[in-house]
Amino acid sequence: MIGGGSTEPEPGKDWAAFQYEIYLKGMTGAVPRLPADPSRLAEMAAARLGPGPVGYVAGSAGSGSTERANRAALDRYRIVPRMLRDTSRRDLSVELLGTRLAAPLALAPIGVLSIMHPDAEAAAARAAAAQGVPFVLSSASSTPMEQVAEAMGDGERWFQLYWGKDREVTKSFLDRARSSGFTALLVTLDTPLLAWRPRDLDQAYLPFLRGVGTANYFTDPAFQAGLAKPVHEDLDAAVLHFVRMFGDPGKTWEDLAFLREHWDGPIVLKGILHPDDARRAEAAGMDGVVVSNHGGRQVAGSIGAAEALPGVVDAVGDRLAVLFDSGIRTGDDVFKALALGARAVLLGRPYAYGLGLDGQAGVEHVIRCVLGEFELTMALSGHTDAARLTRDALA
Ligand SMILES: Cc1cc2nc3c(=O)[nH]c(=O)nc-3n(C[C@H](O)[C@H](O)[C@H](O)COP(=O)(O)O)c2cc1C
Ligand SMILES: O=C(O)C(=O)c1ccccc1
Repeated sequence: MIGGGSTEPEPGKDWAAFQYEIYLKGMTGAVPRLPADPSRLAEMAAARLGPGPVGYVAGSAGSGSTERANRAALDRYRIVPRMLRDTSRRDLSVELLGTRLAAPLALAPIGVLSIMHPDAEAAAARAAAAQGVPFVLSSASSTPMEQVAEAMGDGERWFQLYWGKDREVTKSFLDRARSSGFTALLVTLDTPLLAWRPRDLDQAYLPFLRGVGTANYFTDPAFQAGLAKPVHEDLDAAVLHFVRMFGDPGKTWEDLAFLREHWDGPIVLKGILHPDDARRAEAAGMDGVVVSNHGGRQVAGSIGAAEALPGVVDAVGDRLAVLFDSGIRTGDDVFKALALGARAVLLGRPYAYGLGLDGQAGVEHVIRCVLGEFELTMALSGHTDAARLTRDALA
């Protein structure tokens, strides 16, 4: 492959070869269906998809200050490229939560994906499996977890838990997730309540009030047990029950013992921004944390996620898996997060746009763009091993 490294088998996949695939296809007149630039991808999604769905995905909390802080925090760090270090062989794989990942990336849990594309989570999950990256399925998916698992074959899958008020529903979700082959549990702590989101308020647009994103709940025996009538006989009552039990602002650190007791695989707390909270996660027997502010969708005026990353890594990074999301758009963003000590990153909105514009193929395109650029960023700045990036690589 031209510029893609040696002709001997590479350790892992040759992500960087994607650029030449695009150029070579172009020689036969084929123009890529989707842009490689994440801003253009977002613009194209905004132009093609309806205002409600686009506002929901693109929007964030308050005036958008946290979303801007996420970008500013990543932009503030700069890569200092080093030369003549033999980068002909690159290894993007990382060890994480007891498995080896082909690349330091997973698809973030995004609920209600059917507002983007009718094939929704199944298409996104298939894309992840095809590219060899884990898919994190949201509790609030539009497709029941069993169906998504089936669509993925043996692709690596993690389950994101919205930890609601009903213990029986939580236990049932954990049982179902385990039997469907989900190996790790990500527990999202930053969304016990839905935040103030002006863009959705101004359109009065909230997908789950229309019964979108409730599939795991509506198919759940423990959830159904709390209803007077079957879901299909009284949809409004089912939605109301969902809204009432979905979040629980009353939870405290002590409650984690319940999850530890009912899930024997790795548990990762998503939404950690303070080093002391990371230490508490460790004390509670957790296996990892995701440094994240939910893509700026929860607390407006919050610290940019990348500002919080070094402190959390210093606190627990040698004992817990530290993952990162919020603002990752490009390969150099992935590089910076890893150099700051994250073991891997979660990709959010960009894959939702890829899905909305071109289904499974669109998601695969987005994954390949980010990882292609990441591999080139590593090589061009003098690094060969994704697992060994350190802060020295940054100014
Ligand atoms: C439309 C949308 C829905 C989301 N739904 C969930 C969810 O169900 N569970 C969850 O833990 N995080 C959810 N998130 C947050 C993402 O997992 C992730 O933290 C965030 O998108 C990362 O920021 P980024 O989009 O700027 O990359 C959602 C984000 C978006 C944009
Ligand atoms: O919109 C979100 O950010 C989110 O996390 C969510 C919450 C409930 C249902 C679907 C998505």
